[in-house]
Amino acid sequence: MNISNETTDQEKKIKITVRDLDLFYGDFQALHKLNIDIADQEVTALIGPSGCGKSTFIRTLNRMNDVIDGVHITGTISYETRDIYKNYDPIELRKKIGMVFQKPNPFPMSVYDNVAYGPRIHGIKDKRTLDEIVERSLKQAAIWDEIKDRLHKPALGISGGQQQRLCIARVLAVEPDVVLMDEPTSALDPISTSRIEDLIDELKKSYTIVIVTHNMQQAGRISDTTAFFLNGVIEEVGATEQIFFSPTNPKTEAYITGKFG
Ligand SMILES: Nc1ncnc2c1ncn2[C@@H]1O[C@H](COP(=O)(O)OP(=O)(O)OP(=O)(O)O)[C@@H](O)[C@H]1O
Repeated sequence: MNISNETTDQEKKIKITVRDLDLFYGDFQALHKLNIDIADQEVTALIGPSGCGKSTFIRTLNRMNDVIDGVHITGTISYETRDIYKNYDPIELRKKIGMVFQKPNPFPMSVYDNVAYGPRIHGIKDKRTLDEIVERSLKQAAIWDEIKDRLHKPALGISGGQQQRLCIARVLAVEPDVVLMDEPTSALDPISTSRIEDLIDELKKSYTIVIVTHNMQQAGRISDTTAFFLNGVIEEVGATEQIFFSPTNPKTEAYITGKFG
């Protein structure tokens, strides 16, 4: 659990502001009037039982739901004061707000080409620049030492835990500001999980991180702020320590103490 003595809530720099967010899949309303401030250089964990809207919500933060037919959103999400649904090109937004998924999903190409993919799309062609980006990103994702002699081997040939760190490197290669992670360790063994948790702790020095996790111990270990979701509603959001040890909402307490979920 990360307890910062250095800043109070009032002093936190807010990176993303969500106000009265509703999301509908066709006629079905999956998110109800969500309000949350996501602080810079913190880890915000989204917890709650299956089907409560965590993945739907995290996908709204970089407009990943745009590609799903019939999705309709009202309310606002502002990233550094710009409304991301009115005032942002989705491609530009996803460069700033990257996403790591539950299952590692490297492209069927070499380790090097996976990391260079995004920078190349954004127009970087110079080999030396790409080499530098690949090395820096793999170092930041704490996988360089393991993989530096296999850069030109297929990414699908490395272990699942390495693939997930490679996917994190692929996101970091385009120099995002915010990293969204949707259950990034749920397909991994405990050692790989622990490496990713250490990595998240390191990354939050430079990035804002939002993570969906089913694992409450994980939320407790790595996050600064926790939001508890239930039936598409944020029932409670606050400092992780407060949510886990002195929740104000009886529903949060029931969930945290394992009475349902
Ligand atoms: N593409 C979709 N079309 C219609 N309904 C959807 C779609 N995706 C999710 N839902 C519904 O929206 C609600 C929230 O789902 P979501 O996947 O966001 O929950 P979750 O908290 O992430 O669940 P889990 O922890 O099981 O991944 C559920 O009722 C789900 O069935």
